[in-house]
Amino acid sequence: MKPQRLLFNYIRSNWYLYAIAVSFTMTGNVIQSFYPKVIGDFTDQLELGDITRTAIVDYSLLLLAVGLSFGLLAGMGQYMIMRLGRRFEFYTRNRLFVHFMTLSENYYSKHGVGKWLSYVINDVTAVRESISAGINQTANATMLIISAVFMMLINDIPYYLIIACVLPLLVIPWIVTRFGPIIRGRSMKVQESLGKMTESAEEQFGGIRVTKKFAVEPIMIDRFGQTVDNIRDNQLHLVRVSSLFQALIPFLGALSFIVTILYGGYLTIHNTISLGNFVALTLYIRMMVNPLQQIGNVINTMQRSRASLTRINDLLSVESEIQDSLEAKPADLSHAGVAIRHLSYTYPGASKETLHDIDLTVEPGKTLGIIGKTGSGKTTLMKLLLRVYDSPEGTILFDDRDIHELTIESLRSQIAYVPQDGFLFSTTIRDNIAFFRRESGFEHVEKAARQAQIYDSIAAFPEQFETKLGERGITLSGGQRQRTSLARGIIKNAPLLIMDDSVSAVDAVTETSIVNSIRKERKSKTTILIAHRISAIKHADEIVVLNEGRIVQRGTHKDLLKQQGLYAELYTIQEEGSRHVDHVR
Ligand SMILES: Nc1ncnc2c1ncn2[C@@H]1O[C@H](COP(=O)(O)OP(=O)(O)OP(=O)(O)O)[C@@H](O)[C@H]1O
Repeated sequence: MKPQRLLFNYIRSNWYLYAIAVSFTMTGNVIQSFYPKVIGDFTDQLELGDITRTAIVDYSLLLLAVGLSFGLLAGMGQYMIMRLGRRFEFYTRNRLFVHFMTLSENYYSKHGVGKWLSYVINDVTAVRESISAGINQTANATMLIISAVFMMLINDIPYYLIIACVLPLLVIPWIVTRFGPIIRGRSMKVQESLGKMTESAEEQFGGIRVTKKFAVEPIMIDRFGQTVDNIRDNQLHLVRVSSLFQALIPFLGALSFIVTILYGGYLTIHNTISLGNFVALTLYIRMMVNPLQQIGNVINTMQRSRASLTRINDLLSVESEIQDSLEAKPADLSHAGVAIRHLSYTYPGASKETLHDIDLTVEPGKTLGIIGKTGSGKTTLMKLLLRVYDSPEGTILFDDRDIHELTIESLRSQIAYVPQDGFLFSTTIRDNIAFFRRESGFEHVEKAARQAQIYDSIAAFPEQFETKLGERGITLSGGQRQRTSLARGIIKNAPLLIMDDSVSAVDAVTETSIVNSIRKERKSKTTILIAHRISAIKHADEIVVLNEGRIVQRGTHKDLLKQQGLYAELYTIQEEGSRHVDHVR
């Protein structure tokens, strides 16, 4: 795992923009620190009684100039920093999304998706807020404090008076270090519970149809409610401690102010400092309370976002287990056969072997049929062919080249895999079919739809191929969904087509015409057909029967019928089933 330093790298590559922004903010604050001095001088002149109308206008103009310059410079600084923060957010979300694409299926099946959504949404925003507010307010506050102290010193306010007045404020760093870790721990819990809620919401919406059919809404509401309660509890814990923290800082500001009035007032009465200096001192102390509170806020949000940043960096450090080897070369599978040699496979973390000593060959241009009971390892074998999971070296060969010697992109782009429950995107039917090659001509889309026997259904929709699916779109039946997904695989016209139980939801007549049309179209191309129904695979050049991860029978349909075994048993059951159906009809 390569540690990531996302924020550090971002700030480093934009350091000059940050430097310009910070210098704007700081200059603005230096100018702002003249404001108490102007009022102080005005008070002294007022006390001496030599104030004139012109002097009043001059002082007013001076204050206007201070206000305008501060507003302009600090505003520019803030704008630049906010803009940089938004760019960070945009850049990080994009980077996270690109990274999600590289992670393996195994990673998603272990960790779910909701958590990542939460990272993309909540964590990135938390970090953006903290860098924007953090840099802006820190620059504001530090410069204002330094300028204020400097101005007090050069204006003959005694250093001991300044120390006495500022002393209560110096407790702030101590408070911050006491509260920081507590706030960080609690905010991490809040983010985690937000992640769990997103995960739960995603799952519940995904399964809303099942929930409704089983009428278990109250159970689901309760289950979701628990995640929301968890957020509330964690947030209350956080709010309690951060409110106390927020309240302590203004309290210390008020203490400072009391000392200023008492001690400063005493020194003014005894003429140690002028009335103007006393007024300036109170204004400077007042001026310092806000920045100190801002520093507190910044540290608070920084603590909170540190947890988020750590999580994002950790996520970006995760590398996919499935990667191209350094020697990998693009594959050309157009005339390649597939050879599987003594392949045994156990899923990562699983205790039991899923496939055991699989040995088979698919000659180029031939069709292999695979049949077997549910859970016998058929899909697993296909996932290994696609390198969704990694097989042991030397067990899967394409044209005598080990699968690990081929680049993943070239391998997957030359295999069309059609699963049983192909996911359809919320876009048009045309886009779903032309998924692999968006620029495919309409005639190819139509042809694929015809081959998948879905053309007529699509043509019956008012908007035909432009019909939108999913949200705010039309809902397809299970069989229509399956055939649309099949058309998506067919249009790829790949050297190897894998149909993993992909006609299970269509009737036997349609299934036969789909299989026949695919046989005709793919005469010279390799096809692997996986099915539970013998009718779907009986024409294959070779059929293997899988049982509990082992090949228990192999041969042509005719050969297998002659043997006593699972195949003949399945055939009898399925034949009897169809005869029974015919009889009932
Ligand atoms: N990601 C995984 N991690 C661990 N075990 C898995 C994983 N995926 C599948 N399995 C297990 O591997 C075995 C074979 O599953 P597989 O999906 O390959 O069977 P199948 O023959 O395709 O079944 P079906 O006909 O029901 O689709 C099952 O026992 C399943 O629980």
